[in-house]
Amino acid sequence: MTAAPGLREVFARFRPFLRAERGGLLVAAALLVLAALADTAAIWMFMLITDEALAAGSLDAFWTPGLSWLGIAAFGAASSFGGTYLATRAAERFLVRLRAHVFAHVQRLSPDFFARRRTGDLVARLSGDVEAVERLVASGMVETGTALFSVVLYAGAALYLRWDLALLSFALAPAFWLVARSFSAGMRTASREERAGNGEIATVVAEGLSHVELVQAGNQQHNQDAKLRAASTRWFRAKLAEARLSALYPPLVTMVETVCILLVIGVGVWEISAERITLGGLMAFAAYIGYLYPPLQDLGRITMAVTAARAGSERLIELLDARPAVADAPIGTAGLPPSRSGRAVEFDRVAFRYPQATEPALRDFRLQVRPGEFVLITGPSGAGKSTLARLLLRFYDPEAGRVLLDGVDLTRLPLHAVRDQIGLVPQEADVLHATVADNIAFARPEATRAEVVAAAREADADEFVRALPEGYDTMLGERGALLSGGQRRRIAIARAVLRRTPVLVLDEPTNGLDAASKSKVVAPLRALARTRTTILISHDPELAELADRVVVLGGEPTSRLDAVAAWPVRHDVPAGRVLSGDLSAPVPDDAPTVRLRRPWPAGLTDPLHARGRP
Ligand SMILES: Nc1ncnc2c1ncn2[C@@H]1O[C@H](COP(=O)(O)OP(=O)(O)OP(=O)(O)O)[C@@H](O)[C@H]1O
Repeated sequence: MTAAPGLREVFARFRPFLRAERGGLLVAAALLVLAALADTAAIWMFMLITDEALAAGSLDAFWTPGLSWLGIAAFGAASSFGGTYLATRAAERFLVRLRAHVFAHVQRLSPDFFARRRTGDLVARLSGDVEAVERLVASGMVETGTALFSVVLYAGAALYLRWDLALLSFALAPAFWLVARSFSAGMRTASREERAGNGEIATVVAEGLSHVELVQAGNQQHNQDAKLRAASTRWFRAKLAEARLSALYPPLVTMVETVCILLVIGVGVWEISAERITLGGLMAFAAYIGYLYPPLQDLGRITMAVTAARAGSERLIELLDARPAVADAPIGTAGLPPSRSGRAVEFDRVAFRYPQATEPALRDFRLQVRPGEFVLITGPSGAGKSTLARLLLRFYDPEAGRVLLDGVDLTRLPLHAVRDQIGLVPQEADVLHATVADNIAFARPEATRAEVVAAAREADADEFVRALPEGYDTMLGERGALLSGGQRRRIAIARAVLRRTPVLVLDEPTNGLDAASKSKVVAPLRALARTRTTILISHDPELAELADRVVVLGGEPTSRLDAVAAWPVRHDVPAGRVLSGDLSAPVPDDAPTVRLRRPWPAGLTDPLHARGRP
């Protein structure tokens, strides 16, 4: 593990989130200072009452300092309340702002980042670690400032009363510092462990809950229990280490404190006998020294809290340092003019390798899809079909080459404009814990009920949705437990339809469905494809009849050629033209060519003809 960031780095990193709270924090600090001043004045009144009223037995001498004390106490209480409230408000607002920022940042990272992370750990970072940073940067700062001021104030008052006695008691002050210092290294290790253990627990729980069927079907409950026990044991040990240090610290400090007070009283008794100090003076002096210890203790405790918080900020900074795989175009960059009939999609000599992958997923890939065309992309598993969809949505940028929409390089368009153009039905049809209507309207929450129903009709989902207990208002569980696989896909298609994007990308929409469910998913695609460019990724040869063109994406040349040769013959493709996605490779003489349902679009190079084939 890398060294925890220095305090300076942590503050520099998170100070911007505090900027808006500066006013509130300053007022809070001023009020807390006033509260400390009121305490100092109250002790002074106590001294006056002791010496002038108590020692002299004079009731007359009691009223003025007595009433002043009451006024000062009320003022101090109000200041303390206001200061604490404002400081807490500022700290919590900082927390809300920071969490929103981290979440927004994480949401912009590429899917690859999440493929390598554990959701539970990310959740822990967004909750516990954000709070740890708040304790360090916001409340920690106010507490430190107030504690420091109180120390100076009470020490000043003690010095003013009797400088020699005060210096004697201060001689023991470094002992507090030594105690705090000796604890902080142990605290740092324990806190790191505790934060990591916390992330591990969240991970095990999140994974267990989201894969409950897998766990139960494989009888793996005991293994999951064991994982949680192991994570909990790690966390428990770290927490105990933290608790030991936290519990040992106050008694040690109390011991140092007791030695100090006894020293003061011992010397004080001698001073009184020599009439160099009054009883009231000695009691006030002892009170100042007594008041000095809590803020000193606070400072020690804050040192430990700061150490603990650094472990959290380390994990948060790591998260914030992760960069999105794609950079958005500058603000103000124009999008594309509206389109009614779909957009042209082009992959121009695209090469792409996933971060940290050794082999490229695509090499010199070329494909032109004209507006309104329906292209089926097929090919062996791992050939890079889904990668095409990810590049088109700009989850990643190609290493070489360009992806274009209506001839415009995606990198020259604002990211949101690119994604506004493309409706994606992913392989795993996500269903959210929400009503059917909200699930369909996820990407267009402002859609009216009529629009939602119309989209569901187009996706052939309306009938089964109406049959659900509460129709469109039926709550779906997070994983859509109420729905069959085919129904989930149709909800996902309705979601894409509702967006009315000029390009629709469907990734394996019929995967794992039986013939009846499949026909239900396929039926709406025919109509949908009429008004937009449709890219259908599938292993399913039956879908070929829907398409204007079939593109076979190959891995190695042999498998590509095998696929090109075998696929249409074996599956008796009724229409469309089979060609290789990798157009730079030579096209074999015996590559099957089938009749196009529509003539080859004017203005587009027919790659087979371009290579001199009939
Ligand atoms: N996040 C990733 N990191 C590294 N490599 C990846 C990642 N995602 C995919 N790959 C690799 O990239 C290649 C292409 O993957 P892709 O998902 O595009 O294949 P596919 O043709 O859609 O396969 P399938 O038909 O099985 O869905 C594969 O070799 C895969 O292992």
